[in-house]
Amino acid sequence: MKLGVLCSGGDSPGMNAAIRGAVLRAVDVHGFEMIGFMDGWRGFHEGDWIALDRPAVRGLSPLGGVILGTSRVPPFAGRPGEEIDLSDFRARYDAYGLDGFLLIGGNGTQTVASILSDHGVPTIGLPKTIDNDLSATDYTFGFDTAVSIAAEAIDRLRTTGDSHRRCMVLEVMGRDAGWIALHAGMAGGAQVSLLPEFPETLEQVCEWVTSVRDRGRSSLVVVAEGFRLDGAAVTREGLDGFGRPRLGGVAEVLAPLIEAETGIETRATVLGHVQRGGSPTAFDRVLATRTGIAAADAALAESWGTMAALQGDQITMVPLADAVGRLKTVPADRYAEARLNFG
Ligand SMILES: Nc1ncnc2c1ncn2[C@@H]1O[C@H](COP(=O)(O)OP(=O)(O)OP(=O)(O)O)[C@@H](O)[C@H]1O
Ligand SMILES: O=P(O)(O)OC[C@H]1O[C@](O)(CO)[C@@H](O)[C@@H]1O
Ligand SMILES: [Mg+2]
Repeated sequence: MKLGVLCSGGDSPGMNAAIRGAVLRAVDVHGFEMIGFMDGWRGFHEGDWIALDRPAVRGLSPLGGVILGTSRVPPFAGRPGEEIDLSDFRARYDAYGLDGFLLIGGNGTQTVASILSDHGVPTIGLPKTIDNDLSATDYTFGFDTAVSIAAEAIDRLRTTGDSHRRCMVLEVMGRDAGWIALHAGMAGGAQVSLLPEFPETLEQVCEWVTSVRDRGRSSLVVVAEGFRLDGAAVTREGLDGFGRPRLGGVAEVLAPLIEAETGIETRATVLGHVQRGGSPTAFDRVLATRTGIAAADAALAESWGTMAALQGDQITMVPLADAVGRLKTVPADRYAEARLNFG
């Protein structure tokens, strides 16, 4: 069997470990051939690929980023929901002599995996995203690393904020789901965590910040980039590779408003892509490796149209259809649990 692997969407710490896990199992144990396409679908379209064997994946587990590169280049023409013509795609697929795809990516990539699978292209999904917003899986690799980095940032902002009796606002990633803000905020003891799913008013945020000051402390406010202050998300100029508005900058909007409203000196920090960089945590390395192994085993079993999901402590192959179409956002009870201690 010959498998093609590629990464699509933003990178996520653990992608290298997932490729290594898949190669060690598929090539070394099952005797498959594997090739990796460079920069996502660009490599597939342009014939840019490398052979993946044991030497090619040596020492990859602790390595951040991804050796194959990743991109938001579309797999085929046509916007979501439109009728698609896969004839060119199929011709390429056949020319490579592939028997199946392993697609490493988030919600968008798994949607593509599902579409391909529905059109008879044998495909298996490996879920990744630091946002942890994919349905049908408990955690995606990259999330734990991002939370650890964000929690460390909170710890560091806390000491300088306390020294100056300032309110510190930290912006973390999270386009539609606030998992990073929720977990990092809880780990770092933030006084307020603001998530895309649960709009709050400026008045409420300032009430929390003031009550913290009134008991002699300085506030640490974590805000997800997709948080909707008084109903609207803050966007930057331009669009991302998928034509969506680029998010980011809500902390820089929020901080002066808090300062003006409360009279407390306030500073903003946007953590940005630091959250996606560097070596994955041990948890993410293990999750990614097991995801790769499970995907290779699923290819052997020809369980196409499935995704390697973490459910409890087991990696389970679930139908791709269960994973896509609906984001896994933070449920109201998880937010309520944290919100009771805000301020
Ligand atoms: N419904 C769709 N139809 C066709 N192509 C799609 C669809 N959804 C996503 N894609 C393609 O897949 C790429 C990857 O999707 P996306 O940019 O959402 O990343 P992702 O896999 O969700 O990872 P991230 O966590 O970074 O968002 C898109 O840039 C686009 O080219
Ligand atoms: O790398 P880019 O294109 O700036 O993407 C940033 C986006 O990717 C993610 O990290 C993962 O989806 C989001 O949290 C964020 O909005
Ligand atoms: Mg996406």
